[in-house]
Amino acid sequence: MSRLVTQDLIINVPERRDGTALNIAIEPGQIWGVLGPNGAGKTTLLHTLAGLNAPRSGQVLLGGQPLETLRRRQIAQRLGMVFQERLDGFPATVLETALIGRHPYLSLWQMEGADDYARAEAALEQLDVAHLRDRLVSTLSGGERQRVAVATVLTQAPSIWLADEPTNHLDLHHQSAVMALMAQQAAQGSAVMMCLHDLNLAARWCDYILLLYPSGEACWGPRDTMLVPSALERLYQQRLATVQVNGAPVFVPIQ
Ligand SMILES: Nc1ncnc2c1ncn2[C@@H]1O[C@H](COP(=O)(O)OP(=O)(O)OP(=O)(O)O)[C@@H](O)[C@H]1O
Repeated sequence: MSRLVTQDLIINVPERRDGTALNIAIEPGQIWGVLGPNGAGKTTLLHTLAGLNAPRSGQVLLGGQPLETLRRRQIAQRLGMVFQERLDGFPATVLETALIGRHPYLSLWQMEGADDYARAEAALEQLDVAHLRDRLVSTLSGGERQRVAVATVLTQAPSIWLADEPTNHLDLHHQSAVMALMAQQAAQGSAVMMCLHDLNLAARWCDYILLLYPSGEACWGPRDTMLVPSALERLYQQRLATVQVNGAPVFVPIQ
């Protein structure tokens, strides 16, 4: 199992001053939530952790090795990313899309084998999209497409999950199912970091929270020390009421 560590990391948000250098360690078994208003740099952070964006300064270590010293394929065998936006490059079915999750493990012209198909089909089943396996992804609804994206990363079986708003487009039942899947992955030893707009999902499912401010300022720590109403009101510039439901805080925006 891998850990993901940042050392004095400054993400490169254009035209923003450096802000807080990030020194965090995302350990196997942990679930991290990244919270912040629109434009705070959450996606930029996840892309930097995945090696898709270069940091402005500092570095990211995957399993103790700087990301820039690893080949893309080595990274993809350990780290999977659920993107916020996806562009359909060429027409592909749901099953073909899930099988892309196996590509980091196949050589250039190697065809997927029975084990690869079994993993993809099990992932589609778990995300409740197996009945759509032969449909073109371009014909799916937003929520169905989101579940296929999560199923593709599940097929990839990474030990580090980076998920950019993984509950985007999902109805309440499937939001819970995807968060339960993240918890299951963490319980099996993966490390999970996800950007969330829903404070209540963060309060219910995340162990650690990173608050990212539009200024580049950031703070992080165990959930209960971070999800403090005054800090969240400053983060979102929004008044909040807090109630307790089933032992977890529920935050409601108020006028
Ligand atoms: N290529 C680019 N050129 C200029 N500005 C960019 C570019 N990419 C991102 N930005 C800016 O960087 C800032 C951070 O963007 P980012 O997508 O990381 O924010 P976010 O916190 O994920 O926002 P959201 O909650 O809206 O998804 C935004 O102000 C965005 O406009």
